[in-house]
Amino acid sequence: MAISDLDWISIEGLIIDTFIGVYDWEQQQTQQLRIDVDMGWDIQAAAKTDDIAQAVDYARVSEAIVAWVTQQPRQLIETVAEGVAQLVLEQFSVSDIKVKVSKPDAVPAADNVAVTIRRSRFDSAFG
Ligand SMILES: Nc1nc2c(c(=O)[nH]1)N=C([C@H](O)[C@@H](O)CO)CN2
Repeated sequence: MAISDLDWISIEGLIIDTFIGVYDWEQQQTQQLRIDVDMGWDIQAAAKTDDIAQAVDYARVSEAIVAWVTQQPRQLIETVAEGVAQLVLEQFSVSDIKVKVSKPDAVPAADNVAVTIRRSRFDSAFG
């Protein structure tokens, strides 16, 4: 299916406090990350059956992301974005994913800093 034909399930503004950053002080105190995820998934079977088993359960995905992000300190928001993408592709069988990881308090003069990636299970090791 072409990416433009996909349906999308989104998790927007998932706030996670975790140890993140390249400086020593950032490994001593947690900071806030905001994660936005768009998952490519054909929703027609779920809509037709009204059955959560046919859907991507956004509550379970959110729990898995929080658990993975808080499981150990990391330095770069790039590492978080790639890890979240691979986790969701591997555990939830979605075909495509877009992940944005924001660190809103990182640069005081900026509203936000973020990385955004798009990955497909067809070009990942888990395909
Ligand atoms: N491309 C990136 N640049 C920077 C990162 C990052 O994760 N990716 N992180 C930092 C520091 O941890 C910064 O957030 C401290 O304010 C600097 N640059």
